[in-house]
Amino acid sequence: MHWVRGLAMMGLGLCIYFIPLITPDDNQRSVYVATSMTMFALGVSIYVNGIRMLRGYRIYRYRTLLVMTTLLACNAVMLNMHAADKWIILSNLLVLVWVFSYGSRSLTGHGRDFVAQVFWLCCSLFGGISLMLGLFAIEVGLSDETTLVTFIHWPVHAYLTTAIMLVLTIVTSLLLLVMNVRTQAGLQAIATLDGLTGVLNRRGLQEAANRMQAVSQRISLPMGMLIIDLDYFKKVNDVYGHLVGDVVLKSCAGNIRGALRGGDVIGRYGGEEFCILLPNTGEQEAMVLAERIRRTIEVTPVSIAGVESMSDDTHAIKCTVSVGAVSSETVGYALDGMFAAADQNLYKAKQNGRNRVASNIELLMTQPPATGKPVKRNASVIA
Ligand SMILES: Nc1nc2c(ncn2[C@@H]2O[C@H](COP(=O)(O)OP(=O)(O)OP(=O)(O)O)[C@@H](O)[C@H]2O)c(=O)[nH]1
Repeated sequence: MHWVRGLAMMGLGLCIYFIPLITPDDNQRSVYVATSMTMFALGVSIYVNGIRMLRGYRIYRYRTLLVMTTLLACNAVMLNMHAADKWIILSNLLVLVWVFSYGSRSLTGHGRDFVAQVFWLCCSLFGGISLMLGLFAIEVGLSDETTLVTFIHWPVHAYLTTAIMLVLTIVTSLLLLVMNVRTQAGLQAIATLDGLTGVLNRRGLQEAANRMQAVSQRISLPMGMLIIDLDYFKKVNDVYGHLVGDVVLKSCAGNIRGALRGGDVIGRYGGEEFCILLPNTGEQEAMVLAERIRRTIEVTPVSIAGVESMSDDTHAIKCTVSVGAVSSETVGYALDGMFAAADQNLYKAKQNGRNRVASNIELLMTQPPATGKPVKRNASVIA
């Protein structure tokens, strides 16, 4: 935890800064001030590097080394030469301006997300401090006084620095909290969402099904389930390629999602199969919803105009789906039984010609082909 070490180092520097206030020995003041500022600069460098580490940026090792060498060499020479206190303060302030300004520049976040905004806050803070220090350095440089006796604002400086450290601590903690929450959410999403379509993956679906089943059974409400399978999807892949196949899958997932009600859950059950969980839904209602989805997919050709590798005269692909519907009313609440029954009904819909819905209570024939024969090929090109 570099940022904590950095803050601790700044705190130590601050304590040393306070010593001349309580010591009667005026001669040692310049030594305390030089030491305090050196430690403060080191603290800021470590803090900045700590934040950079958290953000996954490269660490500034050599810059930190350069800052420290400059400060130490500068202070050693001046203290040895018994230079006027004013010049010791001036040189230290200038190095602090440098440290704070490079800190502000290096903390700049990429992008416009919340974490980046917090980084911008840090940057503004550091920028403000370096401006304040710069003005103070000019004041010290222009003053006629040569000793630290006139350095009467010490308590004010000390309180100001304490306030700065507090703000830095709060900002960093906030940042860590946000990053932690985001990491957790990101990991959860990776574990339960399907990368291609954005709907739940098999694991997420199983978890959602377990929850819905438990609640439905406890309050004795029916639970419905649909398994939707794209018809002749292999042909889409064979004719247009997997890239187009992926676009079709994504688009169909979006269309199905659009046809659902609030509270319904969609997940990818297999390659080109989706499963829908329907709370408080009996089999008749599940059939109505399944028919709505079937119709939506049928009348919404998937646009592939922008897909690379497609010729300009191919604009869209028509798709159809077969749906197996089931509800706890007919097969009970056991999830394995529901999945198996929905699968069986899907098989029934496929056997009966595809592009249709089947359930345990009836087989809903939708738009049988004019010839009466099963649909052979559903992936057609609209030029
Ligand atoms: N592009 C793409 N294809 C996939 C993906 N997952 C599975 N598939 C393909 O989906 C096809 C499924 O083919 P089949 O199981 O024969 O089913 P079908 O051609 O749709 O035929 P029916 O279901 O009987 O109507 C296979 O060619 C798989 O390679 C995927 O993520 N992307």
